[in-house]
Amino acid sequence: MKSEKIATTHRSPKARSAPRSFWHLMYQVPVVAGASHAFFMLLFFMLGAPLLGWVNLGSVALFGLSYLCLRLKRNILAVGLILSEIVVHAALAVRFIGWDSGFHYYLILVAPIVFVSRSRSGPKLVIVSLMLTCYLAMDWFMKTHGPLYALQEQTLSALRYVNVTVTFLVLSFLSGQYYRLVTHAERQLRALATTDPLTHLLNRRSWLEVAEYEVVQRQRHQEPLAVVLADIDHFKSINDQHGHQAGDRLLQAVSEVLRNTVRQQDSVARWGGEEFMILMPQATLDTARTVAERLREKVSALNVPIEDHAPLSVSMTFGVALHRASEAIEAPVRRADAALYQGKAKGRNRVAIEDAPT
Ligand SMILES: Nc1nc2c(ncn2[C@@H]2O[C@H](COP(=O)(O)OP(=O)(O)OP(=O)(O)O)[C@@H](O)[C@H]2O)c(=O)[nH]1
Repeated sequence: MKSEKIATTHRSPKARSAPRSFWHLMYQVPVVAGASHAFFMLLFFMLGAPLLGWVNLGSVALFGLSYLCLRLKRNILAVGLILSEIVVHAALAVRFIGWDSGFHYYLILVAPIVFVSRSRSGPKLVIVSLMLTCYLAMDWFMKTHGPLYALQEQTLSALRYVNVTVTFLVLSFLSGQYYRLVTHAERQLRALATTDPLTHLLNRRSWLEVAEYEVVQRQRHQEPLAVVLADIDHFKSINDQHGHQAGDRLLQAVSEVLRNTVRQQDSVARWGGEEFMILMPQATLDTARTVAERLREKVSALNVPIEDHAPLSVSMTFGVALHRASEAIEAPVRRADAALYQGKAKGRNRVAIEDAPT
């Protein structure tokens, strides 16, 4: 339901926290990998293979170093360290205890990490091809050379299961984080495309989309639909006297009043500079007039603090119109605009209703 999705955006729902960029995602690689190697270090010391324990201690140190590089924004160095660790560790582990230990699976993890990064596709292809070459070379080498340490078959199987499990877990974790990164960026883009950046209200285009949808719905259910166009009075002189920043602050304060006073199903948009449009599904002309009157009072009661001056007050003029059967949304918008014009002409700070149909 396109319009329902858009309609909720002006209430700016809280987004779940998400990694803000690829490099935030990258911070997690040395943490997860370092923790896995710490686990293996303990395991090998306990299994009586201290050499492999030391190898893993070296890995923990390398991942610690790469984390530090990431924090210091030495990103290329960090990635170089991470890739070297993966290759050297896999090669040493496979050479020491054999192909069946499953340590070569970690080379496969490089492909998603490299391809998610923002670097050019040339270097990505080179790195992944190198990893594939290392993988195949290790496989070929171990077919003709036995492991340096012969572990018991049961221990070897247990290690392989652990390695396969860790590989799956790391892949799932990275994919999940990447998914969150992309959906977070998508949400931000959608918000940018549908809302006004200053007030976070809907923009004109997305209000029209919602309104067109509501026209169809209300006609189908034969329910009323009102539109209210509101304009801040003498806004130009506020800008001229107190500056654009004070004007912006005022626009935000007025937007907050509008947003917080209408019902959940109503849609408020910033229509233009100091003009706002409200769509009120299931509202008759009388209801819309009452709501507009309430909005007018609340806006008049505003005291907006600004720098080096007493708080600012403003008033607003409102034009109200009702959608009539089989007309496009532009028609009541035009009548609300005409009513607003009349309200301004009659002295502002009032709610003006469209002319009755002839
Ligand atoms: N601060 C600020 N001012 C804006 C923005 N958009 C438009 N304006 C200003 O809004 C003012 C609108 O002025 P007018 O159209 O003359 O309207 P008004 O002064 O409110 O007069 P009436 O509507 O007749 O009461 C102009 O000075 C615009 O520069 C904005 O985003 N921020």
